[in-house]
Order: sequence, then structure tokens, then C-alpha cells
Amino acid sequence: MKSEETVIEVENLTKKFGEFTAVNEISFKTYKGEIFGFLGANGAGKTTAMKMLIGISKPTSGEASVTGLDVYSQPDRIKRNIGYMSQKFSMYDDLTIKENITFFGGIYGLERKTIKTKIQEIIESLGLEDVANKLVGALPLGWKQKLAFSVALLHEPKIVFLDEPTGGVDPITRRQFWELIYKQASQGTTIFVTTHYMDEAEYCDRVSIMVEGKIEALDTPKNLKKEFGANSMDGVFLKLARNVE
Ligand SMILES: Nc1ncnc2c1ncn2[C@@H]1O[C@H](COP(=O)(O)OP(=O)(O)OP(=O)(O)O)[C@@H](O)[C@H]1O
Repeated sequence: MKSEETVIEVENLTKKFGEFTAVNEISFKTYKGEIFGFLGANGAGKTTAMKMLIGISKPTSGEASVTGLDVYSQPDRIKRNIGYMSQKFSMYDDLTIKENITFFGGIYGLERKTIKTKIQEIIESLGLEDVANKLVGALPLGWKQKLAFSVALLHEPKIVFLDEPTGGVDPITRRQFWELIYKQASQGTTIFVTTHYMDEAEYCDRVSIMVEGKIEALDTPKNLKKEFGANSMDGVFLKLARNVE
């Protein structure tokens, strides 16, 4: 469910570390219900850009707002209004599935009753009935990631940031994860996702590709392939990123 309602607006956003410019005047918008792929080779500046958008790093210059909130003056409100999930941060291994959901629900300030309902919904939708009282540490990585995605959405944010959410899992599980992403986007949640898997880039509504701090391309996968004369996103990516790899 894409719409014209903007969820992120970025204008000339820049981050310097001393003399080094990690993010160099990037500009883009993302819309309600859009799956926005944020690509780039290692070191291109994706994480640095994302950190500014989720309110944990102050930009050097430029403008950015997320869900209408300004990254300079309202970073704490941004943190409460977004979902975030990274490959590195998962659930607490030594808590059960139910305990993890309860814990994160508490952090998000949800009421006890709402948390109970959410537990039921998540367990049902992910088919985790048989393992709901098992420690998360015992779950396969793919299940953990699906659970982490659901937990990132507990407080029903307008946007969720996914930092390489499917790293290290097999193609079938990755496909299932993307089905969850599609479902969520169709309900109006904006998905901002970084990935190194080019097949996943094909699933995005639009893709931006960063090269050495700049956004060098931004369009639908179909248009990018046309623009760069490539028959896959892999081809597009290689043409753009080849010089710096
Ligand atoms: N705190 C910092 N101080 C100095 N340089 C930094 C800092 N954080 C990142 N950088 C540099 O900024 C550049 C961009 O890094 P960033 O982590 O944003 O890239 P990335 O696109 O997310 O890469 P990856 O895919 O490997 O995560 C790199 O050259 C990195 O070394």
C-alpha cells in the first residue's frame, strides 16, 4: 500500500568524521507503505546514514525528518516512533519467546493487556505455538529473526528500519521473511531495509545505491535495470560499485 504520504524526508544530509565525509549530501524521500531498499558496498555509508535517521547520531549538516520529526531537535521522539531491527541485535537468548515479547512490550510502554494480545497474535501468525515457552536461544536463527521483526513492530510504528535482517539465513527462510515484510508494508508500514542480497533488492519498491557516501542511483528495480543496461540488480550494483570494491 504505497501512498504519497512521506515518512522520511532527507535533504543534503551529511556526516563527517573529522576530515572524512562518510555521508555526502544525500537526498531522498520514502512514502507510507513503501519498501525502500538502502544498498551500498561495505563502507559506503549506509549505517552512518541510518544512525542519523534513527536519532542516535547528529548530522554534520543537511536536513532530515522521520515521521514528521526532526533528527536534530526530536531524536528521542523519533526513537519511540520507529521500529528497528538488525542482524546483530536479536532477542534475549535466555528468555522464552513469551518473556521476550513481554519485556520489549514493557520497554515500548505498552499496557499489560495489549502485550497479552500481541503475544497471542505473534505466536499465532508465526506458528510458534509449540515453542512459545522455550528459550529463544534454542530457536533456529531464521525463527529468531522473524520474531525480532514482529517485536520491532509491537508498538505499531509507521516505519521500521531493518539493518541486514536476513544475514546468515538460508534462501527459503529469507523468502519467508520477505513475505512478512510484504504483509506489513501492505498494511501501510514503511520498510527501510539494508541488504547485501541482490535478490532481495529486486523485492523492494524502490532502491537507492550508495557509493562512497553519495546516493548514485535511486529508482524502482525495473527502471534501474533499464538505466544501467543490466538484467538483474546484481548487474546494476556491480556497474555502480565496481570501482570501489
Ligand atoms: N565513528 C566513526 N568514526 C570514523 N569513521 C567512521 C565512523 N563510523 C563509520 N566510519 C567510516 O565511515 C565509512 C562508512 O561506514 P558505514 O559503517 O556507514 O558503511 P556501511 O555502508 O554501513 O558499510 P557496511 O555494509 O560494512 O556496514 C567507513 O569508511 C567507516 O570506516
